[in-house]
Amino acid sequence: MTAAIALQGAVKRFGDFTALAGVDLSIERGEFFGLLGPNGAGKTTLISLLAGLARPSAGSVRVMGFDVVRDYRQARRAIGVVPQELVFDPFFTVREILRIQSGYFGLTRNEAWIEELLHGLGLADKAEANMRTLSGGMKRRVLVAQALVHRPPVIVLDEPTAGVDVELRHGLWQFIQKLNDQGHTILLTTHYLEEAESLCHRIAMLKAGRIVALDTTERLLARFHAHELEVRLDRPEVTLTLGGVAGEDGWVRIPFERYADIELILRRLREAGAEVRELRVGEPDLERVFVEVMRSA
Ligand SMILES: Nc1ncnc2c1ncn2[C@@H]1O[C@H](COP(=O)(O)OP(=O)(O)OP(=O)(O)O)[C@@H](O)[C@H]1O
Repeated sequence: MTAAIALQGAVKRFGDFTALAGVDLSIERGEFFGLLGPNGAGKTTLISLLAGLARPSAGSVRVMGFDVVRDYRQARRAIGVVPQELVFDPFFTVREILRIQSGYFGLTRNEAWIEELLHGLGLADKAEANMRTLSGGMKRRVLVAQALVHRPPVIVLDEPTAGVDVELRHGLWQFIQKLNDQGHTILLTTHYLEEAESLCHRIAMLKAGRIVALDTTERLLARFHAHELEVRLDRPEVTLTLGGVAGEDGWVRIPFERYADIELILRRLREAGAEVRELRVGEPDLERVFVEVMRSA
């Protein structure tokens, strides 16, 4: 089956500057995929290529098999992008915005789906409100509804939860998760790594326009010593020989790969004459993996 998203040698240059330096990436239909990277890594540039807002300088970019340049219209219909920035015409109501957006796609009888979007995103009682009267979080919900108005099989969310409160985030993820369960492919960029960790099955990490890690979330967590044994000792200095890092909080963190290694670490501490005062196991954490990947790439 054709991939939902396929980039081959995708390059994007702005003058002398290379924002994407040859990206190969294939995202299957139905995946919940995370695209991570520090500021300026090229995430938004990659999304702009997918959405047909910018043209690749070299290589190819396809959405549901449609080339974003050659088959622009079909590719555009196959994707819904929730942009990072909140830009609206302030004089329209929420419902008008969604009707106008439907019109762009030639959809004249879209009321039932618009109604479902309004309800699903908690916007029903704001349907007739002017955009300028909505809070930032509410505006963001409208952006999501707008991206979904033509029921695209591929949904791209560019930092959708920046500046959004916990309750709304929760509701938004429930809604997106439901769409994913129904078969929609989701591509998410976020700086909230715990969000990516809990939602995304597979993750790509971008640095300076290149993919520097690409794997299932599970394998990324397992690969980079993501576990840590955290101990408080009477003599913290002894753990340094075990690769421990002393934090300012008095805890020393010792990385390990398998739970069976804990026994070995404790034996070494005992042999070194250090007494364990407190102990806890740090769970695998995507943030640590991210820092490690970015440092070594
Ligand atoms: N139109 C443009 N002209 C020149 N440079 C650009 C343009 N668009 C993006 N860039 C540059 O390309 C690089 C990648 O930007 P991009 O917005 O894709 O990063 P990002 O990974 O989305 O970052 P963030 O996490 O901050 O959103 C940046 O250095 C940016 O300054």
